[in-house]
Amino acid sequence: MALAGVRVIELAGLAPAPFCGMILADFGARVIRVDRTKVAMTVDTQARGKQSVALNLKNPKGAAVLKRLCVQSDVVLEPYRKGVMEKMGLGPEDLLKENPRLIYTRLTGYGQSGSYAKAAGHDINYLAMSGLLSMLGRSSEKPYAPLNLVADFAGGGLMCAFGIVLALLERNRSGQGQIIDASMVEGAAYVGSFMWKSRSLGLWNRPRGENLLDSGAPFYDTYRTSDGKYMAVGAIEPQFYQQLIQGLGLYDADLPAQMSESDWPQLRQTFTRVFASKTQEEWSQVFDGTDACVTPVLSLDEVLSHPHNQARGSFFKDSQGEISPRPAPILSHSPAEPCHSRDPFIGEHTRSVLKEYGFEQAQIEQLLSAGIVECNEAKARL
Ligand SMILES: C[C@H](CCC[C@@H](C)[C@H]1CC[C@H]2[C@@H]3[C@H](O)C[C@@H]4C[C@H](O)CC[C@]4(C)[C@H]3C[C@H](O)[C@]12C)C(=O)SCCNC(=O)CCNC(=O)[C@H](O)C(C)(C)COP(=O)(O)OP(=O)(O)OC[C@H]1O[C@@H](n2cnc3c(N)ncnc32)[C@H](O)[C@@H]1OP(=O)(O)O
Repeated sequence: MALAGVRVIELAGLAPAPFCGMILADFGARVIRVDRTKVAMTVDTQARGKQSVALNLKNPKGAAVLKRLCVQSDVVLEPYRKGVMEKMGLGPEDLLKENPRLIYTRLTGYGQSGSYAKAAGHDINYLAMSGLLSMLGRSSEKPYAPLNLVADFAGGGLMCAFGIVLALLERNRSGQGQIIDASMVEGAAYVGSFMWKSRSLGLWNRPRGENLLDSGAPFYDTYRTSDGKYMAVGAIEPQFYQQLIQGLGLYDADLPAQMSESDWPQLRQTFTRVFASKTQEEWSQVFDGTDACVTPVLSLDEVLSHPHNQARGSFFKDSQGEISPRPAPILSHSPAEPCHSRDPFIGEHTRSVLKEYGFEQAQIEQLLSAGIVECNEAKARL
């Protein structure tokens, strides 16, 4: 796999850093998640392919253990508020001094500088600060965040993984590690570059929810079917729009012009009425094999059995029966191989990882009996 041989130490976080770690693991990196001690259950749902070491970083001996792990690793990924790592003597200066090849990755909401750097926040706050949230929502309604997809995952975890891969590439040339300051505000904004750069086209001249791509246009929206499901319509270009009209059994001559914005509400009413006359399955049969850009809105449980997804193996069931998306994109020579076994228990690999990183048996026992590290091998065997 592309990242085989890359060793990553991921400090346990909420959502974006775990996703970043999972991407790296899916593509072959060895990812060791450092969990807190005295915690029974992890909230990391993005733990695929990782190992877990439970370590009390508040104890200087615990911090020393982490330092030792980082000396022998390529990447450390930390998701804490600015200053937390420095307080424990684990800031970039401390770690890069010991391992100048280390890629020290800081994934935060607001970045390492600026007046918000130390403030708590979540996806919705970062999205708001990026400018993008102001554009998301239906006409005459308040802004809506699309789950926590944009800042946490696209602008956060994914962008951070991209930064790590870039830093690894650069290290091949320079031999040097570096610090990555990944801000979710900036990552989200960057993902949304199109919004800024397409303003000159007039794409966003109308109020929120009344533009071409924000559910303003009736030919770029979802419609309820007679069985309470939905179809997604994205028929923008005239030749595709014609196929939509044809599939709906409508006649162009009876309808207003596609791009007549003042007629969009009336056109939407017509589409709404027609879509409500058949089931999702029936509409899929009408539109499958056409270029009308009409697809069923599938639930998370339905994606696995859709023939297209099935043909490509786009989703898979792991050993626990859980459906997940296959890692993307597909690399022809070195595709990702997502781990199919269950996620690690907290501290399941403490003993084995410490041994592998050169700790003597007696040292490990001392750390265990002092409660600086915890091991949950027994739970894993049950
Ligand atoms: C919208 C998303 C978040 C969604 C996540 C949800 C899915 C989950 C959130 C809460 C979960 C529920 C909850 O836990 C209760 C139940 C628990 C049960 O087990 C399961 C069910 C639950 C209902 C559970 C269900 C779900 O899992 C949840 C609902 C996001 O937007 S995530 C993005 C958040 N933002 C960032 O990541 C930006 C960067 N980080 C920060 O700004 C801050 O970390 C943050 C997130 C604001 C948190 O601030 P906090 O004050 O808590 O922490 P920090 O200031 O960063 O300091 C960390 C302290 O922890 C110490 N520490 C760390 N590791 C160790 C260690 N190994 N040993 C010892 N100590 C450690 C560190 O020293 C810091 O200590 P100090 O504060 O003393 O300096």
